[in-house]
Amino acid sequence: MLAIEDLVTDGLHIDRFAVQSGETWCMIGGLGSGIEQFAGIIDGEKNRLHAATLQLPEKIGLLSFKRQQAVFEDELRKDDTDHLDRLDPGTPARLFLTDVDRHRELIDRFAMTELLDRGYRQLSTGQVRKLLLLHHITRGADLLVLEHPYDGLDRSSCQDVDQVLSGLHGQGLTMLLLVSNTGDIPSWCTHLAVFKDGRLALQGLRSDVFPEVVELLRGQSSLSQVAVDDLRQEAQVVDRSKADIPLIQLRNGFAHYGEIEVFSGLDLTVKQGDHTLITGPNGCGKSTLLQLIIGDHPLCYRNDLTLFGRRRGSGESIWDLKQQMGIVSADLHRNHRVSGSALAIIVSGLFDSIGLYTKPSAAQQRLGYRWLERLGLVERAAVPFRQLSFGEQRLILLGRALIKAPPLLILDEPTHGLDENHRMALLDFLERIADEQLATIIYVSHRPDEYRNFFKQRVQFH
Ligand SMILES: Nc1ncnc2c1ncn2[C@@H]1O[C@H](COP(=O)(O)OP(=O)(O)OP(=O)(O)O)[C@@H](O)[C@H]1O
Repeated sequence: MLAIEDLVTDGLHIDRFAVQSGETWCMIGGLGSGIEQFAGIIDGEKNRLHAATLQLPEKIGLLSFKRQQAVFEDELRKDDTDHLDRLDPGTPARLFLTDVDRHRELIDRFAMTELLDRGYRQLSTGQVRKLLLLHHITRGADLLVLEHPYDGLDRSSCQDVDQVLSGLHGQGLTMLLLVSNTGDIPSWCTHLAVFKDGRLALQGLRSDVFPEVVELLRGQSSLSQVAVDDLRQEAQVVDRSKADIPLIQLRNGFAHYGEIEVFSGLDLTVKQGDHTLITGPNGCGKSTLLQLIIGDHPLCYRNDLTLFGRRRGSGESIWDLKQQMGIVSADLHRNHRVSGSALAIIVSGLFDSIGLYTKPSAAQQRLGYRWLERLGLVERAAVPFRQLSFGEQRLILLGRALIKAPPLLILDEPTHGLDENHRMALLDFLERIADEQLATIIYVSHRPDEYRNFFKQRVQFH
């Protein structure tokens, strides 16, 4: 089915790896382990690749971040908004699927039936992930390769996906799951493999190798070493006299898309230090709420919304507001289609631009380097952002949000695509920011192990 021997490429070396028909492999690896290069090989990237044997099956269904970004960019190219009297919603979801009638039950199971006539751009992050997964399953493949299949999905969707994949395994479908969190290893996988330091460090039958897997994946992330003393010096001076003025006050908040209501009657007050966790199922309106707050949603002016003591729509400049917010979201990530280097993207956070269009001062460059150091990515400083792996890009965007040490951090599923070590290091780091009162944090996540005690309030959507 799949055979690799003596493979050498940038950042990955595999002596021997083979998958037999009907096997299901869960392959685990963190940032810089080589797992993303492996996904690239499956995707047909042959750059500077040498292999004694490289046999891949004809029909591969590959769900990867890179492919997902390619779909998004394809949708942008097809955007016809300029010629319509409304926003172009994008390709209807049903056109991504093969033989909808035959797969009704499956589509229903993924709670996607009612979304089939929505355009691609009208879907939430989790809904897009489910659609692309359905795309590959309904199309049929000899080998299904799924990169981080559970990322971005709510708990019940994770269970549904897990049961569906387990069922496909029962029917004899060969699968490779590429994950970076040990908690994402499904119970039904027959085989496990671990990538570490650019090599396939361990592989074998699940029952034989499982205990070694956890041990092998234990690691350190440089993010955890960031000195809070450093940050304290960099943090924007918080005006204590304004401590009682809420950073965010939304009264009777609402959002809708045309006739479709997302939420209404939502009250939210966030004062300094009110670190807020936002949770709820896919498509319930978490990102929409954050878009209202950061000014990326057209209804932000029609809502009774006050930010940093100023009512939205009262002549305030969005740039003054953005200067006080550090933002990471899927939307920001996919819209980073710019040519700048990793360093330039970090530094662009000081200017709130997507890409860097102003020559930074020497001090700003130095600060950018410091953030690269803190993220453990200093060697990647000159690499174009788009050539970094998805997880590295995420870390760079975190650096971009943090570089100006803003009073308000808005993080919408910031750990999407990160491995366990980096996820936990980021949460430790945020916890210290919270303890030291360096910023107020608003955080969206589907992962219960990220619901730390420093969150003072929780907005739970249903
Ligand atoms: N431009 C749009 N037009 C129409 N509907 C939209 C649009 N954008 C989002 N929606 C719908 O609004 C709802 C809320 O979307 P939102 O992205 O806020 O959900 P979410 O809670 O962040 O989901 P996820 O957990 O999947 O990220 C979803 O049902 C989505 O399909």
